[in-house]
Amino acid sequence: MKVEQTKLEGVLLVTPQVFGDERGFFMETYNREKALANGLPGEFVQDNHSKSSRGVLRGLHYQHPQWQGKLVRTVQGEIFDVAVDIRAGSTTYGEWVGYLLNDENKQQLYVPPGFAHGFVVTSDTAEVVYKCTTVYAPAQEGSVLWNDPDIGIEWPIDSPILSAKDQVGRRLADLPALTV
Ligand SMILES: Cc1cn([C@H]2C[C@H](O)[C@@H](COP(=O)(O)OP(=O)(O)O[C@H]3O[C@H](C)C(=O)[C@H](O)[C@H]3O)O2)c(=O)[nH]c1=O
Repeated sequence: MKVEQTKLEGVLLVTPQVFGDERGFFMETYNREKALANGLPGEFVQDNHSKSSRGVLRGLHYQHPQWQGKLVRTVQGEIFDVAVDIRAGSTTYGEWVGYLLNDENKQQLYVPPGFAHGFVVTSDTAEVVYKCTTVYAPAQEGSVLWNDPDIGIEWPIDSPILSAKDQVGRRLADLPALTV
C-alpha cells in the first residue's frame, strides 16, 4: 500500500495494492504491521458502515475529549471525503482537505484525532465503511457547520441533504478550544 501525507499533517491518503485477475480482485484493506510502519494506528475498536443517496452530506462531526481517528473508504459508489483541522493553536486551524473516495480508486482517508470529518455522496448511492480508534460517545459528539464560510469547503454539491443535527452545526468561530 502507498501512504501519502496530505497538506494537513496527520491526515493520510492510503492507496491499497490491488491484485486483479480473471476472477476479480483482492486487496488488504487494513494490515496492522504495515499500518504501524506508515504512521497509521495499530488498533481500531469500532467499525462503521453507512449507506446514503446522492447529495446526502454527513458531517462535519467530531468527538471530544474522546477523539475518534477514522480510516474511511467507500465500498460502493463515490463520496467527497473531508477533514477539517479543529485543534486549538494548530498552524492549519480551520483548514480542510477533501478527496474523492470511490469503488474504483479504492483509496482510504485517515482522519486523525483533532479533526472534524464529513462527506457528501457524489454517486447514486454510496456505502462507506470506516474504522474508529475509539468507540461511539454520543454525549461527546460535536458538529461543525458544513458550509461555514470561515472554512470554505468546496463541496461538489450545492444543496445537500442533511440530518436535522447537521443543519445546525456550530460555526468554527463558536467552537471551544479543543486540544488533542
Ligand atoms: C456515529 C454512530 C451513530 N450511531 C447511531 C446514532 C443514530 O441513531 C444513528 C445515526 O447516527 P448519525 O446521524 O450521527 O450518523 P452520521 O450522520 O452518519 O454520523 C457519522 O457521520 C460522520 C461521517 C462521522 O464521521 C461520524 O462517524 C458520525 O458522526 O446511528 C451509533 O449507534 N453509533 C455510532 O458510532
